[in-house]
Amino acid sequence: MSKTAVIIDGKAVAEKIQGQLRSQVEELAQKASRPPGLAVLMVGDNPASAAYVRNKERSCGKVGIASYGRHFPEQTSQEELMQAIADLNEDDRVDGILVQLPLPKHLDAVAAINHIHPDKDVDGLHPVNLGRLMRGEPGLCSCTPAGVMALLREYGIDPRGKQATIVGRSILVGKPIALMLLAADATVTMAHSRSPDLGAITRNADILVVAVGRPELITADMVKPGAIVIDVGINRVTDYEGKSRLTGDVNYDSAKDVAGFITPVPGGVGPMTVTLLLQNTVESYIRRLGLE
Ligand SMILES: NC(=O)C1=CN([C@@H]2O[C@H](COP(=O)(O)OP(=O)(O)OC[C@H]3O[C@@H](n4cnc5c(N)ncnc54)[C@H](OP(=O)(O)O)[C@@H]3O)[C@@H](O)[C@H]2O)C=CC1
Ligand SMILES: Nc1nc(=O)c2c([nH]1)NC[C@@H]1CN(c3ccc(C(=O)N[C@@H](CCC(=O)O)C(=O)O)cc3)C=[N+]21
Repeated sequence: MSKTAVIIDGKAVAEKIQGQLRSQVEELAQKASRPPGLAVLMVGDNPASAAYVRNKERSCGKVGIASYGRHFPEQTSQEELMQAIADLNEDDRVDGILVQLPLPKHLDAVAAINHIHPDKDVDGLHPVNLGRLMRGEPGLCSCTPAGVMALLREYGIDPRGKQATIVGRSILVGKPIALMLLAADATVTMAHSRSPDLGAITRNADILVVAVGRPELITADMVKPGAIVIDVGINRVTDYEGKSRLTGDVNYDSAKDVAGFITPVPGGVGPMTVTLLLQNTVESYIRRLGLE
């Protein structure tokens, strides 16, 4: 008889942290001249991005963060985008700036991110913040990786001494998660599209983090019994009835009977990403207004 994994309820943890942020913001508002402010810049009409941006703005409203988002048409030039970032860098009401990725092909995302003031870079993607993460210095951390660490902490999972394997090596997710798990004393392995025999690598993992973007790439036979499985992937797929649904990078239905802990999609890592964005914005607000 197989035992089912503990389901890591990211939605519940996210709601709990958002509740705490809301009280914190309410309290701080009494000694501050203004609420915290976040600006999400979106270019073009990618429907998935539009949905995330709406979700972020709704969550801001719930915790008392003001939104100064701007939506640009697809044909926006690099100069216009850079000018908008420069304006937000100077805008005292704004504590956090995020450029929603991916940008349309004609735009240079790296140049845009590098233009954000590091102290307002609530996505943690500016080279200064990535450098701080690398060196173990305090700074703004990328939201999804920080959200994964917060989930592990909430479930009493200490990475120390554990074998942690991350599949995917992007700057947004895979690499910063590896650095955070390393800082938490895990033994870290990274796999990617050039790793032969992925299953042999993932089967060693006590903590398996998957951030690839391939629906159900990881099957039950690739999971070590009792492992902690964190599925970062979000893929929109159409099932055999023609209905659209979200699925992760892990075959959840089979992996849950092998794993010790597992995150569902939706309701796992996604809600934590948004929550850590709000947390980073509040942190930046506190630092910028000297409210500590
Ligand atoms: N839950 C959340 O909050 C978030 C979810 N996401 C989701 O996470 C997923 C990953 O996002 P992101 O990191 O930005 O994606 P990227 O496309 O930037 O990176 C994907 C990584 O997966 C690797 N890869 C691709 N195919 C394979 C394969 N067959 N086997 C092993 N590795 C492979 C790539 O390897 P290589 O480097 O060799 O090309 C690359 O390192 C997506 O589904 C995205 O939607 C992203 C951000 C937040
Ligand atoms: N600069 C930048 N920073 C990002 O952090 C960033 C980005 N660009 N581009 C796209 C990815 C993706 N991403 C998600 C955010 C929230 C959910 C989320 O809330 N998901 C919910 C539900 C989603 C739904 O139902 O549609 C869930 O998984 O339960 C998912 C994915 C942030 N990203």
